[in-house]
Amino acid sequence: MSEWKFNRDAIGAFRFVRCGFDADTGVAQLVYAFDDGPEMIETITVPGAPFALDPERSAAAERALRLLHLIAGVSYYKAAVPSEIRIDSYAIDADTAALLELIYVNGLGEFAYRNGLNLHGKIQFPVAEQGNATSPKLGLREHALVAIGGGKDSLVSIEALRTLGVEQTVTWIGGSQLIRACAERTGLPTLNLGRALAPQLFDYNREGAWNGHIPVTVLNSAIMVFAAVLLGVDQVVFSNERSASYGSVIEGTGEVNHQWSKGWECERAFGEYVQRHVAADLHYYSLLRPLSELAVARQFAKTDRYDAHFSSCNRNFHILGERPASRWCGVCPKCHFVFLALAPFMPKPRLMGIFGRNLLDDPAQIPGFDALLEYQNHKPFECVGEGRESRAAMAALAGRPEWREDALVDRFAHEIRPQLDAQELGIEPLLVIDDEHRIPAKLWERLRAQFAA
Ligand SMILES: CC(=O)N[C@H]1[C@@H](OP(=O)(O)OP(=O)(O)OC[C@H]2O[C@@H](n3ccc(=O)[nH]c3=O)[C@H](O)[C@@H]2O)O[C@H](CO)[C@@H](O)[C@@H]1O[C@H](C)C(=O)N[C@@H](C)C(=O)N[C@@H](CCC(=O)O)C(=O)O
Ligand SMILES: Nc1ncnc2c1ncn2[C@@H]1O[C@H](COP(=O)(O)OP(=O)(O)OP(=O)(O)O)[C@@H](O)[C@H]1O
Repeated sequence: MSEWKFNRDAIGAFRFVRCGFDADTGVAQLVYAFDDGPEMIETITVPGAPFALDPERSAAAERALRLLHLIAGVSYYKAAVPSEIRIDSYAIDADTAALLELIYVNGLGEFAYRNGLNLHGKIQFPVAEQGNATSPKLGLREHALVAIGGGKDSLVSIEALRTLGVEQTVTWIGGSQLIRACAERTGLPTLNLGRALAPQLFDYNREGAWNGHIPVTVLNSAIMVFAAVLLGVDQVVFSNERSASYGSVIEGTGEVNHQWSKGWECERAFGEYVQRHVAADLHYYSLLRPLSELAVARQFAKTDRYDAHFSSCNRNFHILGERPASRWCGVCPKCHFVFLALAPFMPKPRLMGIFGRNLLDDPAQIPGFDALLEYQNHKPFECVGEGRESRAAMAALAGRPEWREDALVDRFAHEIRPQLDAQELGIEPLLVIDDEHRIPAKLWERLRAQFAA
């Protein structure tokens, strides 16, 4: 075993070795290996131990843990993408295998595209059990664990749930101080779940592993579903908007969606699976699914409570390495998009106060904004709105005296807008509330009224 060296091209199998949870400490271990190489152990820590679980809840916790083990394996599997997948210590049914294949193939879509790999038909989870999934109701109490990511979206959900009077715990994974500050600013109960990746992954990355984006949102979702079972609560709420279901259209390749695991296909498949296989009364849903990015921005602009605390800039969220000097780096696609999406809905001085500068009056940012507009480029691989949303926001600003002379708005008005269909540049049609979502019926009518106001 000490002889084993990582060599992505020589690896034959990825193994789900075992998973376990210690109810006395609240620590779960997710164990993986390549061939007979060293174990890679990821740990998840749920505060509140010791957990005293009745036999039914304990069995549901084990099912949730296995689901988490299977989904979190994507970080390690991707390092070598071997042709065989083995599950050493438990069996899965065809329903489970289908969910995992959906998540691995689509969630690694950007990874595969950037590395020139084709994963279709290559990822097969071994089915070794007859499926008869009908999980029981656990009698979970009415309470929402709401995921917070430090950006505008989750804050919109948290405020909406507060207005609806839904009891909630603001929950995040990992050690981000920025997320903690936003969570504390809500004034609501908070829960910070620990996650430590297996250290070997970083060594393997240096030694030539395949690397790239993974479906992090469904992985965070699986962590929170596991925590919800342990804590006995009936809702796990995310804040994934409608726009996340649309990817970047690449010439010669088709659609590649960076944020596939924030999209509707993933939410529906994962949410239905959790009710069938983990607990019938555990509801996983996104509160913002009916809204476009622009509609979310419009909701966010209604309160300035978080202006000095939030950031959507992903450069804040690295596990290793550098973070930006200020909360908004100002040069990445997320900074560009959030600036543009908020601009039609808030006074200019407020927006400039949040970002500390005017990104739309800086000619150096032209290529970045062109990509958002899908002008001479494709939409960036990032969590940004659809091209038509960026074009509509820019068109709205071109009609506002306080914005129209800024370099990028002026360029849009004179160079890009004349090439576009004027009928497709209105903001209003993009603010329409959709009916495709998994929001519980008892919340939906009041929520719809809130979003419409
Ligand atoms: C912060 C970030 O954008 N990270 C992406 C970046 O990773 P990088 O190497 O620059 O640094 P670290 O994040 O510190 O990660 C170190 C390595 O660890 C591996 N890894 C990390 C987390 C994980 O869950 N699994 C992993 O395997 C990976 O090998 C890293 O190299 O580039 C990576 C490669 O493209 C991305 O995988 C990193 O993305 C993170 C997983 C991440 O958390 N990204 C979110 C900020 C993000 O993109 N969120 C989207 C959600 C989209 C979705 O659900 O698919 C969003 O903003 O909505
Ligand atoms: N570290 C984390 N822990 C728990 N949930 C997270 C974490 N990071 C992101 N999320 C959740 O994942 C989903 C997608 O994240 P995303 O970054 O789009 O949302 P956000 O941070 O609320 O807003 P923005 O789009 O402005 O960055 C959201 O529901 C968010 O709460």
